[in-house]
Parts: sequence; C-alpha cells; structure tokens
Amino acid sequence: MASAGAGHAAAGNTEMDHFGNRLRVAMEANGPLCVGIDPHPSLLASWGLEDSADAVRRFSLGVIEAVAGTAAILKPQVALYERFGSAGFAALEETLAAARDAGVLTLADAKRGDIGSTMVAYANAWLADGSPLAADAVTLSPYLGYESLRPAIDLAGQTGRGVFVLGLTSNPEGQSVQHVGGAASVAKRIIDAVAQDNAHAADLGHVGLVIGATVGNAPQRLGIDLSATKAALLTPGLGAQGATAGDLANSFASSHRQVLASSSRDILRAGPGVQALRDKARMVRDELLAAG
Ligand SMILES: O=C(O)c1cc(=O)[nH]c(=O)n1[C@@H]1O[C@H](COP(=O)(O)O)[C@@H](O)[C@H]1O
Repeated sequence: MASAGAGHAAAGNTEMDHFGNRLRVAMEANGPLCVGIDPHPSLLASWGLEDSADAVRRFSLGVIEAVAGTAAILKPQVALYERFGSAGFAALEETLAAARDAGVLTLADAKRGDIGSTMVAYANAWLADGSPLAADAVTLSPYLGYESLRPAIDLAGQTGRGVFVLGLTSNPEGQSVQHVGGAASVAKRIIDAVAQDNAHAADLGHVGLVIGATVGNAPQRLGIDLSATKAALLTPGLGAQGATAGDLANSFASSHRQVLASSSRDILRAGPGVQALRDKARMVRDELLAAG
C-alpha cells in the first residue's frame, strides 16, 4: 500500500488539516495499525545495537523506513528517548522529522497531564506549530481531571493536531482507578467528556481515547458506548501484552471503524532487517483487517 502522505500542514487550518480527517485518510490508505517505536535496551541488543541515544535514533529511522507504507501512525514511546536526556530528545526530534518527511503521522506517547497553567507549556511543547517536539498527536493522562487537559485539547484543535486521552488502559492495575464508581465510573466520565468534545465532528474528532486491547468486555460492563464518542480508539496491548486481532474484533464490534490497533515489541522483535520488519507489520495489519 502507498504511504498515506498525510503530513501536517502548518498554516491555515482547513477541514482537511483536521487531525481526525488526516487520521481517517491514513487509516484508509494503510489500514488500522499503529506501530509503537519502543527502543527498549533488550530490543536494541537484539538488533545488534548498543544502548545509546545514537542507537535509539538509528533504530527509530529503521522502523520508519520499514513500516511507513504499512502503519497509519507511528507512536514513539517518549520515556525510551528521555532516559538519555538531551541526546535522547535530539533523537526523538529526528525521529519525528523523519516520519514527517516519510508522510507518516506521529503520536508522541508522552502521557502528559498537569494543572491547567502548566498544561499550557506541555501543550506548546508537543502540539504547537514550530516546536521542535511537535507531533501530530500526543497521549494525555486525565488523572488531574479532564478539564485540566483543556489547553492541550484546544491547542490541538487549533493546529490540526490530536490528543489521545487515557480511558481504560491495558494494564491490570488501571482498573483500581478507572472502574471505580459503578455506573458513573471514572472511565465513563472521562469517555463522556471526550464524546462532548467530539460532538461536532463529522467522523473522527480530534480527541482520541486510549482503550487497551486487553480490556475484554469492560466497556459494556461499565455502560460505555464507544461508538458514540467519535473518538479514534488507540488500543495498545496487541501482541506482547497478549491481546489478539480476534480479541479486538470481539471487544470493539460496534466501534471497529474507530480502532487504531497499537503494537510495539511484537513487531519490533522482527528487526533489524527492514524487509522482515515490514513483513511482520504487514502480517499484523492484515490479521486486523481479516478479523475486523
Ligand atoms: O498510551 C499508550 O500507548 C499505552 C496505554 C496503555 O493503556 N497501555 C500501553 O501499553 N500503552 C503503551 O503502548 C506500548 C505497548 O507496548 P507493547 O506492549 O510492546 O506493544 C507502550 O509504549 C505503552 O506505554
């Protein structure tokens, strides 16, 4: 399949620049796969690379070369760059620029969330035109209250970018917070707030949700209707955390057109060969299409 060619246009925010539209174009061109770029030390070693910022940069460029025409979006895991300090951030900046040059959307997995005034600074770092770390979208944690994320949600809307808010996460510990509250669970409140922000979108809004591929029937048990949110649903947990394409088809039957299935280690382990990595990503993508 061809590369989506959906890079961000900085000036003039038209309908076509809207993040939800750009993501839909990329999903239609390349399928529903998000490839996570998670340069863990063990993966670098298995690729024959040392554990350094320069190796993280080379690893990331290799992933982009291999999957640019297969993934709808690439998700660099910020923590795995951050551990090298400024050199790691330089590697992340290069990664984001290389993805942009290859015409692939980027989702910086930074999981930011803070009081509103500080949130302005995080929003400017990840979502403002001209920022060195600007990505097409960023992940946000709503634990300080959904409205504390407002500066990032609004800036993303203004600059044609997106945010992905944690709703039901893939890790088992998430339930101890997210499921609390019964019919008015924490997760449901967050997800309802996302639906409100996307209410005027024709298709996908610019506020996405993170719903783990491992959540089973939790949305139904909590009375959550994901199809009503108009949110792109980033579903990490596919592959290394045990979820399968069949699990996604079961859990997201009524919202499958919104699903952006995310996998990192399971795909990355196929490297360092560019063709092997591409073949693996295509296999995962094709399994998703067949199951969906
Ligand atoms: O926001 C995320 O991407 C995320 C949310 C979540 O609920 N669970 C989750 O695993 N992730 C991220 O998705 C990636 C999963 O990696 P793998 O388990 O290797 O596929 C990691 O970068 C996680 O930080």
